[in-house]
Amino acid sequence: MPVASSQAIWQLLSENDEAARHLGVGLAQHNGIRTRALSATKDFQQDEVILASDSTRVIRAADLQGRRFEGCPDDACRLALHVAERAKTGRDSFWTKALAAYPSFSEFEALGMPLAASERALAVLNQVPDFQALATSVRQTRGAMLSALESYNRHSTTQLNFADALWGRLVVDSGLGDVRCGPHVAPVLDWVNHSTKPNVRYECHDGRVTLQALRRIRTGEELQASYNQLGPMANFARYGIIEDPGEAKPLSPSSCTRLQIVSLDKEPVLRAASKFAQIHCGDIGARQPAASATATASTPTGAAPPVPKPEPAMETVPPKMGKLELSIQPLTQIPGVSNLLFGPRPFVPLSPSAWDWAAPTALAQPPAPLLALLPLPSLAPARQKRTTRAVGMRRNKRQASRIKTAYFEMEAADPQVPQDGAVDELQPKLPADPEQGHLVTNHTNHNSTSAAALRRVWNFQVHGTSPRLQHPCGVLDFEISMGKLALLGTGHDAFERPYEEQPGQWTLAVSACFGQLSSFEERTSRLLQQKALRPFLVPSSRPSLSRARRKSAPRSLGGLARGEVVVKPEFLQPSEASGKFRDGELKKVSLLAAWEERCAFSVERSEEKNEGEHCLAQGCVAYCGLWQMVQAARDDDLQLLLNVTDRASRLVNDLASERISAFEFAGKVWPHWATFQHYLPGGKHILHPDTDKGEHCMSLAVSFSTHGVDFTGGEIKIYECPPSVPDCGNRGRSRTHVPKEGGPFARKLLNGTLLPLRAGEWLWDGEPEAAYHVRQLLRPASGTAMVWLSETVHQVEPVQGGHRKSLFYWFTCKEPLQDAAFDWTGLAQRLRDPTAAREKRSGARPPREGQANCAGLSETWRRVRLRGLIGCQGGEEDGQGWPKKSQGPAEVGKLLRAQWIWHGRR
Ligand SMILES: C[S@@+](CC[C@H](N)C(=O)[O-])C[C@H]1O[C@@H](n2cnc3c(N)ncnc32)[C@H](O)[C@@H]1O
Ligand SMILES: O=C(O)CCC(=O)C(=O)O
Ligand SMILES: [Fe+2]
Repeated sequence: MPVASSQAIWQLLSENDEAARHLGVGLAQHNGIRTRALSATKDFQQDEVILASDSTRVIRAADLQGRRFEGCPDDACRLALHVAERAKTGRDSFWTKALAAYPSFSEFEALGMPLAASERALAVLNQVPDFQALATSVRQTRGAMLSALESYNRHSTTQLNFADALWGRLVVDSGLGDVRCGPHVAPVLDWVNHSTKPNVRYECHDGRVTLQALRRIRTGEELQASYNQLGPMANFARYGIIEDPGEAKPLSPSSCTRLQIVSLDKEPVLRAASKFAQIHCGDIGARQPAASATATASTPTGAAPPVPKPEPAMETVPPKMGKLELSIQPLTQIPGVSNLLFGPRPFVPLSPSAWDWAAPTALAQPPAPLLALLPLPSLAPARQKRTTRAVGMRRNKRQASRIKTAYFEMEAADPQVPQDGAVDELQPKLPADPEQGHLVTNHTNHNSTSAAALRRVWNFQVHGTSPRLQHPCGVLDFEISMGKLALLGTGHDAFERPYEEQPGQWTLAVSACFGQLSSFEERTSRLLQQKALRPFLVPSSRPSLSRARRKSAPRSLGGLARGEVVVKPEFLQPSEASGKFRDGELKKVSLLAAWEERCAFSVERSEEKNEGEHCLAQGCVAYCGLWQMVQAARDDDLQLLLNVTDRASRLVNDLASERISAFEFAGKVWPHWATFQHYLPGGKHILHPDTDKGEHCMSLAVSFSTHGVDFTGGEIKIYECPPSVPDCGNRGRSRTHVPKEGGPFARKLLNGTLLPLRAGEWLWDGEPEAAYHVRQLLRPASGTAMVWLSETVHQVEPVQGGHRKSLFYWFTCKEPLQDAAFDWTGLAQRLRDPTAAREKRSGARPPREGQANCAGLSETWRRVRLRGLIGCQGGEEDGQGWPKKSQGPAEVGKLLRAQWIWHGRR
């Protein structure tokens, strides 16, 4: 616990605050959890004010404004990002010290805070009925923080990573701002522990918070407040607190049994959940878990207790194929379905009587064209063999670590109708060799007498399937993604929940429990025949797997496929590669390479991009984002950036095709973001795809330096997916790492080989780098462009010597995500504006913009003319013709600083 840093803050406080002198800080035990606590260092009378908030020492959500917070759905998220931002950039001694006094991320983790739990722990909790909601809510919060962070990083010069943002959220959620009154963060007031028998209470008047004694408190007593009345489960979920059950409903027996097993787990949140069960399970929970009971009983005096065999934490089990059971029945009603949902998010509930799939109104105006839809065979009698396409399985982000189904193929075979009696035969059999991860069935021999509407039997191939949800039916649920069409429904809450996903992510789902396949098929076919949907149905051009096999080579679709790279050697004209841009932009970027001082906001210090202590300390890769490039650019730099962007857009659009499988491809991609990256020795980029942000579909790198001439090392490795993750690199997949301590760890490959893992090693989709095969090694050369699908897993090898420079573009599949920075209207204006050009040449400063002039400026134009922006706000000069830093919002100050340097060094 950060008691030492708490004491520092304490000192700071008590220098200014009389009341703080009467409080002490130390450690207390609550139900086995050791945590920091506040105590009284004098006696307090009932109702006496113990501490009052000082407005300068409170961060209120209401005060947080700015585009960078716009991705946040709520105040807690805004506060979290702001707290993380302050912790990273703060020079202010009070807040720097105060934030350092909150627990660090690993301390939160050690306290068993669910929000800090590992993915593995969440997966375990997700299997415990009473803790499923907790696991879902943690994933939801993290998901929300992740997307808010993405937006934050686009609009802020301070760049935060996910750990920063999550830490901020932990500070906010474990604090009590919203419990006291409106959402805020307040050091010290945030540090009172919880008790169902409190001795203090918070009072909140006019935004000022006081801590008051509920009764007489004696010197040395711990101060304890009652956080809220939400009950033990809610308090555990939010604070990791184990509260006495009181009136609370006991946990279900199945939760209790499952939680006993994890009592020895090294994951604090699992231990805490197990402890929670001990208190909340009555008889079942009161029994000591078998393992620990043995450990205690059999320990001879003086001998070391037997060390429980640690779970092979990182060993993942191949999908539970043994449980796969897919029931296909002839036309019947869908039993047990009480609520069928269909449509874009938010789903439009239809009553069972509306099952004729009348297109709900919500679908009349879909947000984007429907894409790559599965052309199911029609219900008309089909004599000839027809093949449907392979269907890409969309992964649900929150379910990322669980859904493994990748593709399956449906093939219409002989027009036979399965009979009731044939149901068993229709159950796909597991492959003899699970290594292949295939499930193959072939049923063509059913006599058809009735149910004439169904005229085909499908062959299925399921690659690497695992249950999507633990369903009450106990059988496999699986889902078929059909572009943007969704047929969902069980009426079962647990099943529906995962579909509250990304906008536009519609999923068609079926399970033996609710949507028997034939019925599902019929409904789908009928649906697809609706005229209203026709305009949105784009026949898939994915190659059928079986056709591909028959013809021994897949039909060429044009465009890039995952793992392929197109290299264009003379993408830049010689003058661009070595001329102005080099003198202009490159020189500036080189100047930025004097890291700390000059481009402090753009230097990456993560392990992701830096090798070794030295690089981690100073940052060996500078990322100069699009805005920075634009702001610092001279007219000719801008012209060049504009030309290159335009050329890059045309090239990637020529190469884009439906073979993009990470996101839906609507026939066009748009530039979403670009950075100029400068790698010094030790700079690298770990194995990754580029599908993590902004629905990236295509990636393009333009080199401004040559391997073997300007730098050594720094090759780009292009990978193939490992057999266990055939759609690696698709969105929704997760990156984790092997624990830094413990082990040894190993990953069992599908063929049974044990692959040793390094402590701390990154895993993508649960697989270490060694499970990925290198398909190509690219050596960048100046002027060359390289294009690949963003879902292609790649890596930049550590640079050994020299300077590696590349301009990198990410293209998105979604037009609304095109970054405003690529609206070049303002730039084009500036480039055409001879007055500005003259002023530049004569060294005169651009004129200050008046309010009226500013109103008409495009966002890009505003940013380019930063002085104009500040001028618009009527700022004062600092004596050298530049606006005073204190005037603009903080980020403007930072931009200004960056611009100062860039201009100043010319
Ligand atoms: C508002 S903070 C209290 C100050 C906290 N002890 C600290 O060091 O920052 C809430 C956090 O304190 C811990 N905590 C508070 N009351 C607790 C209790 N009764 N039992 C266990 N942990 C408690 C939990 O980790 C919780 O998330
Ligand atoms: O610098 C490069 O060539 C590749 C960079 C990259 O892959 C990335 O930033 O995503
Ligand atoms: Fe990349």
